[in-house]
Amino acid sequence: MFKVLVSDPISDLGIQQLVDAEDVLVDKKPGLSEDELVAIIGEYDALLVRSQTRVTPRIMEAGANLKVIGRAGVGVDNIDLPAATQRGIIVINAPDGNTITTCEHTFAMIMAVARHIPQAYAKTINGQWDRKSFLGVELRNKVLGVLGMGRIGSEVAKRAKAFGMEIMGYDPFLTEERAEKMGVKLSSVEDIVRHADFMTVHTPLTPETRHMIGKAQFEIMKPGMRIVNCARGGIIDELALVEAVDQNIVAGAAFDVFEVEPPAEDHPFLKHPKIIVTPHLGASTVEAQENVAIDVSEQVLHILRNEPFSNAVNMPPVPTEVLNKLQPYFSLGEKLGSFAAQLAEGAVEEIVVNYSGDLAEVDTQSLTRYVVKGVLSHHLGSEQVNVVNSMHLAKTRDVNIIVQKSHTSKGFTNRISVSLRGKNEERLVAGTLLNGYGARIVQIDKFPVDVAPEGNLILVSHSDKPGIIGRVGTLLGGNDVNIATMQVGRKVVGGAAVMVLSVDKAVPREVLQEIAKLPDLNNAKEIVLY
Ligand SMILES: NC(=O)C1=CN([C@@H]2O[C@H](COP(=O)(O)OP(=O)(O)OC[C@H]3O[C@@H](n4cnc5c(N)ncnc54)[C@H](O)[C@@H]3O)[C@@H](O)[C@H]2O)C=CC1
Ligand SMILES: O=C(O)CCC(=O)C(=O)O
Repeated sequence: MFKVLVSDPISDLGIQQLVDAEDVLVDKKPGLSEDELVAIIGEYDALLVRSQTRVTPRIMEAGANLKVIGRAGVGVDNIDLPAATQRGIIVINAPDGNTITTCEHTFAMIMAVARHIPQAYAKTINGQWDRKSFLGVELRNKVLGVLGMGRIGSEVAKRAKAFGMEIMGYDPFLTEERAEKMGVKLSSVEDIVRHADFMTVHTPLTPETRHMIGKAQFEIMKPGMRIVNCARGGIIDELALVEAVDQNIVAGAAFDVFEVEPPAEDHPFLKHPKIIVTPHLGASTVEAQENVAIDVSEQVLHILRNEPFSNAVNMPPVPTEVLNKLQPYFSLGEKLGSFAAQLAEGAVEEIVVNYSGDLAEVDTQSLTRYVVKGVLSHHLGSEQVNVVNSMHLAKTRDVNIIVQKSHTSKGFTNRISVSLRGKNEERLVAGTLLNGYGARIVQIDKFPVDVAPEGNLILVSHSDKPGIIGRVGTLLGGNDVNIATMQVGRKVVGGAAVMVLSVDKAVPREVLQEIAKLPDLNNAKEIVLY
């Protein structure tokens, strides 16, 4: 008999199939503290949570029988994924069940902020018949900027069209063809900030999306913008937003999520007359809660019964014989994917992975999953993408994956190259495992290099002229950035070249911008590899 613990309020109807299963016993105990969970988790095979329970390494350590943690929802930021992976506990989520509900909440927020509904309601029930203070705006003919055109963002765009809005969309995986099909104008973040009347964010919170709308964006923002965040707190810089509202750059904002939840009593949003809030209600409908509970219960049953399952967000076990051959390459493959994703500027349409030398003889399917994981994680967030779902996620985003094998490996015993093709560019990174030296990056675009793929790297494209290395070094030194190693790659003397510097800490954006402005330099980019 399998024992399942449900530790958050999860729809009864949604978990009915678990309750009805003859080989499963379900205990519902919402609201337990970490200590209480640690005390009882040892007897359970599965744990079902929503977003309240924080599933910590302590809980997993105590969960000696725990095989699966099911999250009835999308974001798994309340579950310690590395700890689960380390313990071989499968974590699954329900990515589709609350899409429409969250999209509809976003629309409720857009309408509420356009027409001041919460503020007007508060005054009216206080006995004030105030018809002057709440002049709103129509949605018709307004421009809506959607940052993050995944499941929820795409549904928001669809509905906005019905309101007669024009839609500008940005997503690293949004190609011109897909945008055109959806009737969305493919735009950059800057275009949206400068031209939209309303803006809504639907990305995960990743190092890249954290504060993607901050002081710099508010400075160039179209005055009168209205902003909605029903995704994750922290995508929009909260303090910079308050400043922008007070300076009349932003006419109103609606937030369902906060950088810290619940927000502190003195959080500046809470008493601000132009900012409306809800307590993370995006997914809170009867239908969504049923859907996510049904989806997650179904997969938990499959996992407990050792049947094929879907929606795993962490690492599955890899068969030993495959593991032995390929394990040394997994980390290199993922880093090459991540490096290439950080190099590419536009939407990625195709990932071409070429295995050569020793690797041409091996079944590299599981390795390709790591490469694709590396590419996608950069944009989708490492907590959402894993080797189980990376190929599927690529497919749902129309990213084509081509695997090639060749026996010639440019002098290396093994070589992996990853090319990312988009509409107007192709970027390539290649690497190898050198016996006794570990992983190395051996080619960036057309340039041969020899770089360890780890930590903070700066990639500088420049002309091969005297003095450049010195100028870059002086600038970094002046900004207290220590250079650990440096490599220059060029094809011909005096031609185009790349310089790869590994540095001891993250480089501030302003410093990269200063480097890019140096004479004979074309571009400077930070690449971070963990
Ligand atoms: N308020 C709530 O209760 C709920 C919040 N959410 C949150 O909403 C967000 C979106 O969820 P889904 O649409 O289901 O996820 P999704 O994974 O389908 O879409 C996210 C999209 O963001 C894009 N993205 C990543 N980095 C980006 C960047 N720098 N700029 C622009 N786009 C970027 C990705 O390419 C992807 O297409 C997630 O953070 C999720 O946790 C989801 C459900 C309920
Ligand atoms: O369970 C909830 O209400 C939170 C939903 C959410 O934020 C998600 O699914 O990412």
